[in-house]
Amino acid sequence: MDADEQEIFIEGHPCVVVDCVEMRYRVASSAAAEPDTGQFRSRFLHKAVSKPNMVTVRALNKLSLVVERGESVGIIGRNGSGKSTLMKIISGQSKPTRGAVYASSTPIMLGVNAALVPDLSGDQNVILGCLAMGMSRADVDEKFNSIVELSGLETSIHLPMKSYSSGMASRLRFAIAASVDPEILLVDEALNTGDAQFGDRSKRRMDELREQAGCVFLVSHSLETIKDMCTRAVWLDKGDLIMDGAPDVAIKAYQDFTRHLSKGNNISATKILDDAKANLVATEVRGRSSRRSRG
Ligand SMILES: Nc1ncnc2c1ncn2[C@@H]1O[C@H](COP(=O)(O)OP(=O)(O)OP(=O)(O)O)[C@@H](O)[C@H]1O
Repeated sequence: MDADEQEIFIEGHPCVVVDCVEMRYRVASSAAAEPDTGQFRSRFLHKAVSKPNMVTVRALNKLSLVVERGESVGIIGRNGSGKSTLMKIISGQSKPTRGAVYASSTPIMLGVNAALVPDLSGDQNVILGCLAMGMSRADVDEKFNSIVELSGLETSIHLPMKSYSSGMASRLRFAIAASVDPEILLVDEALNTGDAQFGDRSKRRMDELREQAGCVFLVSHSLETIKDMCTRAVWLDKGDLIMDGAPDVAIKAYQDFTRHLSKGNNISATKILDDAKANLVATEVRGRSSRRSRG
């Protein structure tokens, strides 16, 4: 540690600790692997067509966060900045390439957690999904009617799930996931594909869950929603943590950044990004304790 670094030990009751998480995806690219030059043109062309050029997408770069009980964390950033990737890692749906996530209980992602079976009917999937989330059979029986009601599927609940539209399927998943009262709640608004009527109903249930939860992560492109609902905002860009702090401060910086970008002022936009990064108090998790050090 440098002499001018400042260490802040985090006291309290963390719900979620994200420890130096990195996520890389290996994907096939249709771009040629090497430049197409002179006499080797046909050989390279053959190579590009016959063998996929594998590239690495850096979705998250060494990200650490400590989220305390009572916090509601909004995740903001441009498309492709790593927001959904972070949520999937926290919920346990994706395994990070490096690093780890520690949570005081199983985080529940609204809408996608339940692993359902397309050949089974909606009501059979309600039972399956609830049992998979750790409910007892008695709990399932007690909550069954309210889940079916929240899904709004009415008689379609008896049809096989493979016959559902994607909106109907996501309503069922939401209703199942929302039937538990999670301590750690994850909401990715990009997954909210229900119609207006379901939107109202799901928002009401989401509000209830948020009030009861120990901590909440919310991904939204609506900055107003983040301002209204969150006590803390995390700004991601190209997989990097840019800012972590009060929602109004982070949102203002992010809005300034996107305003400059949309006007084509890339240099001033980059300066805003660099300034924000320079002021970041990075979290570092060491051994059994977590601390923030100013680098
Ligand atoms: N399954 C995957 N395979 C390969 N690359 C992926 C995969 N999922 C995400 N990515 C890449 O990881 C990066 C981050 O994606 P992510 O979905 O986390 O962004 P996001 O901030 O949630 O974006 P948006 O606001 O558009 O929903 C992007 O470059 C994306 O292309």
